[in-house]
Amino acid sequence: MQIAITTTTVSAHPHPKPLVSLLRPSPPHRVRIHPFSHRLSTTASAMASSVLPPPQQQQLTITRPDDWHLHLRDGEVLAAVLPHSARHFQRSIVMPNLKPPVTTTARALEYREEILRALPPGSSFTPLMTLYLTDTTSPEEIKIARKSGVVFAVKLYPAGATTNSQDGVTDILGKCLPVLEEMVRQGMPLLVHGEVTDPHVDTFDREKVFIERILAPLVQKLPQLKIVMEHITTMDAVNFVESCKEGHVAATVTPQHLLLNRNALFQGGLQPHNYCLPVLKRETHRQAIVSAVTSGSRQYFLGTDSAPHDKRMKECSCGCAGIYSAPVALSLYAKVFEQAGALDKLEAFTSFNGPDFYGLPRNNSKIVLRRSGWKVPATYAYGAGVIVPMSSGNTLEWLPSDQPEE
Ligand SMILES: NC(=O)N[C@@H](CC(=O)O)C(=O)O
Ligand SMILES: [Zn+2]
Ligand SMILES: [Zn+2]
Repeated sequence: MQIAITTTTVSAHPHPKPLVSLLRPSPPHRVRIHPFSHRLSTTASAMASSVLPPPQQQQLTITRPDDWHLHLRDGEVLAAVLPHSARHFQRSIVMPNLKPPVTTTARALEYREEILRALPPGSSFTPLMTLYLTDTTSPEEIKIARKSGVVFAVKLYPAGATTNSQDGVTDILGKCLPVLEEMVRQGMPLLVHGEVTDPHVDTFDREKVFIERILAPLVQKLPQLKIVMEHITTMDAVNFVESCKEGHVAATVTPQHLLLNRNALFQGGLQPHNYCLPVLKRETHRQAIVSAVTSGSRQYFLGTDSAPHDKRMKECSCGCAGIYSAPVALSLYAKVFEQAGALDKLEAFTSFNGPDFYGLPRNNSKIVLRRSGWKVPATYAYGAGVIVPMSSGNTLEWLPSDQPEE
C-alpha cells in the first residue's frame, strides 16, 4: 500500500457531522490511500500547498449529469419517482425488469411513451430504453432495437440473481452467442448484473465468481462487445475492469456501494433499507471502489441503481432488494468525491464518462451544487403507500440547484 498526494485544487475538508453513521472517517486533507501504484503522483508543490488549504468551496457547477442505471418501475410508482430523476439528470438508462419484463423493442417503445407521459410539464428528461435479455431473444430483435433509435443497451440478468430476474438468462455463453454477436455488429452495449446464482457460492462472493466463470470468458470470446458491469461492489470488479480495454468494458457505481460497507446491514439491528443486490461488501472493497472512481479513470460512471420498493415490501419477513436513491444521489456522490479530496474529478464521473462510453453527446446544460444543508424527507408518498429513500431523515450537504430547501 502506498500513499498518494493528490494535486487537486479542491481540498478543504468540511468536517460535516457524519451523515451516514457507518462511514469510516475520511483520510486527512489531500492524502489519499491508493492501492494502484500506476496512478501515483507525489510532487513537492502538492506537498507544499497542502500546508495552507484554500478556502472551502461553497458551490460547484457541473455539466448536467446522466444516470446510467435507473429503475423507474411503472404506474403509480413511476409517477412518484420520475420527477426526482428528471430534476437532476438529463438522461437515464431505464432498466427493463418490470413485471412482465421489457423483452422486445415494441414493448420498450410503449414503456418509453408511458415514461414521457408521466414527466413533469416542461421537463426535457430523456429515457434511454433497454431490452431484457432472455434465453430466446433473437438476433433480429437486436437489429430492430438498434433501428428504433430509442433502445440503447441490452440487460443481462442471470436468472434468479435479483429483483424480477426470473425470466433472465440461464446460460449466456451457451444460449446467447448469436445475439451477442449481433450486438457487436450493432455496437449495442451489454449491461450486466454480475452475480452468479449458484447456491453453493457464498452471497458475498457472487460478483467475484461471476467475473471468473462468466465475464472473463465472455470478454475473451467477444473482445469487441461493449460491456458495462453494473453496480460494482468489489476490488475484484475494479481489477477486472481495469484489466480490460477502455471503451470496451466500463462500470457503473452506486452511492450506497461508495458510502456503506456491510456493517450497515446490521447496525443496531437488521437494516432492510440498506439491503440491495449485489449486497454491500466489506470495508476494503468499499475503499477500492472509492479509489477507482475518484482516480479520474474514464472507465467508471454514475449509475444510481435507484430501485424503489414500497416500505412494506422492505420491512417484512422476506424483504425486497433495492435502495431508492434518486432524490439524494447527487449530494451523496459529491460527498464521496469531496471526502476523497477529488471534487475536481466529480464532473467526469457524473457527466462525461457515461456519454463518452455510449457514444452519445455530452449534455450542454449545467447544474449547480451548493454547500447548503438540506434534510432528506423520511418517506416519499405514492398512490398506495410510501417509499423510504437512502439517507432518510438525514441532513445532506451539496444541495443540487433545484432541490427544495427545508
Ligand atoms: N439492485 C437491487 O437490489 N434491486 C434492483 C435490481 C438490480 O439492479 O439488481 C431492483 O430492481 O429492485
Ligand atoms: Zn442488478
Ligand atoms: Zn438495478
